[in-house]
Amino acid sequence: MNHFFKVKSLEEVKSLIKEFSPVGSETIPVCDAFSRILASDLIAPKDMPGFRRATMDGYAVVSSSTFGASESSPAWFDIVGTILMGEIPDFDLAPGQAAKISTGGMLPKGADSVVMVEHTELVDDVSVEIYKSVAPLQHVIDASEDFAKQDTVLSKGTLIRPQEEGLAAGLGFARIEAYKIPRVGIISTGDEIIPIEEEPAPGKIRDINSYTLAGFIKEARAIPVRYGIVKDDLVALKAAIKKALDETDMVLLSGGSSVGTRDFTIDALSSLPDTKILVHGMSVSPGKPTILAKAGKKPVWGLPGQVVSAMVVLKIVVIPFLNMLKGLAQKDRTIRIPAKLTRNVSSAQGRRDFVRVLLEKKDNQLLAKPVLGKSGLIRTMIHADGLLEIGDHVEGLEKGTLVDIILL
Ligand SMILES: Nc1nc2c(c(=O)[nH]1)N[C@H]1C(S)=C(S)[C@@H](COP(=O)(O)OP(=O)(O)OC[C@H]3O[C@@H](n4cnc5c(N)ncnc54)[C@H](O)[C@@H]3O)O[C@H]1N2
Ligand code: MOO
Repeated sequence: MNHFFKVKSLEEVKSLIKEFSPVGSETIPVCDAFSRILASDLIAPKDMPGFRRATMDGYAVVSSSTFGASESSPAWFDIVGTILMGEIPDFDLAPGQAAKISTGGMLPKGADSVVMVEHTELVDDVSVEIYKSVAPLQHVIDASEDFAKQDTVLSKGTLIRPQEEGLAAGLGFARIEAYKIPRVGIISTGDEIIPIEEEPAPGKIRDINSYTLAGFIKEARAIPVRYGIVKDDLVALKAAIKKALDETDMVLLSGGSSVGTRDFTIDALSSLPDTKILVHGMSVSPGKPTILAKAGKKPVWGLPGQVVSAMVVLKIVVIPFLNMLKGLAQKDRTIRIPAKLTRNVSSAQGRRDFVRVLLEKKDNQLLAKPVLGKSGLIRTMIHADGLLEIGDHVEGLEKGTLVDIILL
């Protein structure tokens, strides 16, 4: 049965993210936390660093005793001790007294700043001259300056970069709660598609989409699971989708998403139990014949077969859904950089266009050169560094326009 497209805008499709929920969570060692998503808030159990700490080598002092000190009129201080690294000083400091301290050392009680050794001159073993005044807390990190006890230092949904991993480690969290890494099933469809190991007979082509889609899924730090190639056969397609749904958190099909007599994706999905078609057609080019279904609680995508269209739809629409499944609070992490368009580009009203562009630097200016060619030509993606998004109500863009490019 053929169903004609009832196109939805890109925003309407993206708004369907709310139909789905993140995968479950698990406890993992903090050393494996890089690139994972935090599944519960991280609360500081103590102040960080927890003590007043020198950031320069020199002398711990009471800052008010240094006021007015200068090259011509140095202030005189009594040296009352040396602070050992990692030890609590066993003396307090009064105005007019100084203690030798190294970077990272703990200031004694009473001291509120450190004078750099370069701004001092040792008079003898017990006295030092100071040539520069210091302000309160100068050259020190205070006890709760990084984070205070009970602060929410990282919120649920945060992407753990090296700095977040370091913070969790610094606070003593040996294990953290992270969302599981979603598994994404990938199925290529079409009687003309053959495995890459085979020599294509006339009319056949090797499977490209399984590889490009898996690459983008890996780039998004999820796990691709390839289910190979399925012929244009309703029964075989249904079986493959069911298996992928049992074993993964989201399924991607490519090919057969249009309205031709051999396009079975919509029929296969419609006949699955507990499955609702949410999208069949999107006002995006390339990528119009996109399908989104909700099978049980899981998203299933029917991506256009054309190699470029499948990649563009994955990058623009599927990745924000994947980010939600991953538990990421910030679903859209698309990086855009400004560049100047090198030629006029036309676009249809009522449709969101994504134009492949090559980026080139000339006279300190980044130029965006449209890469022309059909959506079945993978070379247009090979030569492209980014995508230029043209709004639904824009008829085209003129040469010289400053545009934002989505990096590929
Ligand atoms: N009457 C209409 N026909 C088409 C429309 C339309 O609006 N009305 N839209 C066109 C657009 S746009 C696209 S894109 C394609 C998408 O169609 P399908 O998703 O059904 O994809 P197929 O027909 O199966 O394949 C299209 C093309 O891509 C090749 N392909 C498929 N899978 C792979 C793969 N894994 N690796 C490499 N290449 C693949 C396939 O051989 C075809 O050449 O529909 C238009 N038609
Ligand atoms: O819009 Mo179709 O998705 O290539 O060319």
